[in-house]
Amino acid sequence: MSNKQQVAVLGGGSFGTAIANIVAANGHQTFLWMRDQENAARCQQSRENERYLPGVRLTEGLEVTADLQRAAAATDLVFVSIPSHSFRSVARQLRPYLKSDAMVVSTAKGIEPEGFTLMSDILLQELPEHDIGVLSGPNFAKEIVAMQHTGSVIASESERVCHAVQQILRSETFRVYANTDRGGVELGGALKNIYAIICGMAAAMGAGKNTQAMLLTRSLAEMGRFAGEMGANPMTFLGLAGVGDLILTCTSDLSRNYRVGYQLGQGEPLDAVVSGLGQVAEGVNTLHQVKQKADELGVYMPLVSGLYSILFERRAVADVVRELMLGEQSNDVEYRGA
Ligand SMILES: NC(=O)C1=CN([C@@H]2O[C@H](COP(=O)(O)OP(=O)(O)OC[C@H]3O[C@@H](n4cnc5c(N)ncnc54)[C@H](OP(=O)(O)O)[C@@H]3O)[C@@H](O)[C@H]2O)C=CC1
Ligand SMILES: O=C(CO)COP(=O)(O)O
Repeated sequence: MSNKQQVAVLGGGSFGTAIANIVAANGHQTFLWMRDQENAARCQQSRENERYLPGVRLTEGLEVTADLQRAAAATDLVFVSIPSHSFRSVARQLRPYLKSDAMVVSTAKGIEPEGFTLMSDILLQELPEHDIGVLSGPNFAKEIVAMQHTGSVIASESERVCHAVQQILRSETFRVYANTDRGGVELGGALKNIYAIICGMAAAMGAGKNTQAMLLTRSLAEMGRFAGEMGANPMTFLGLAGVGDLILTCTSDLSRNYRVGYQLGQGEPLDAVVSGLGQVAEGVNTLHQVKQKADELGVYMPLVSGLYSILFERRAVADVVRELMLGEQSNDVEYRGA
């Protein structure tokens, strides 16, 4: 692989813009594709993505375009930063333009409802001849562009993908670790959004640090249990894409999912909270999908069930909390390693 690559980032939201800015700052020829021609022209001209990352200057050399063919045609690596609800349709649009050895990496943290499909599995289905991967970790877009020191994970069975992503993104403020457990890394990123809603809700209701610590720890246990049933390596949850992203998202109001929970905890109705956000919060849909899958597989997920019953079955928070606290006594650590 030569030093300088051609890279496309699909999705002009906050995360796509942040990733494109890093890649361009590393001197790679970089395209940021967004669907709306007018927005693309405005961003390209003003050198700012005013709607999603206001006040952040786009790196010189980064080309913003609404022309997918132009963005993708000669590209070595494509990052797909499209929310899960539209991920497949964009992957499908991309297919005719990719050169045969192009690699494709998802950065989305959600699950497609049909068949409980992970984004990287959508890539395998839609782009079967390409090497694929997943980028995930404790990575607020706003902090990345503010040059906060950040760690992330590239997960792929392909060494070529891991190596390329590590080389293309590495900088003094952005460090990428590799993992072969693609499913585990991807589930970590999707599942933590559910627990961020719970933690935001608890914070709004005055929860103290004891409660926060218990919630975080039991969330991690629940995530690992579910992911283990899905074939992931529970040890992945001790890494950046597991406990790392869980801590980040569950403790900060920079998280949209945490903010959704916080507003719910203040008594606002779910529909109003979600429509007022103006950005994607994947956790609400993920909750539906994980609850259904956990029921199907018989996985014990009391926090997921509790949140689901509050949001969709109109159960009172106090009743759910009481039930969780007085439930059958159980053990602290259930996973004891290989
Ligand atoms: N923001 C963050 O800090 C992080 C986000 N992520 C994940 O990255 C993914 C993207 O999130 P993020 O960038 O924050 O989302 P945003 O809500 O900031 O932006 C979503 C972007 O996707 C575009 N989009 C939506 N549907 C389509 C479509 N059908 N075709 C083309 N473009 C479309 C929107 O375009 P338009 O404006 O035209 O509607 C918008 O540019 C999510 O899964 C999220 O969980 C991961 C790590 C960190
Ligand atoms: O995934 C994220 C940080 O790692 C962003 O979280 P939100 O989608 O909740 O804002």
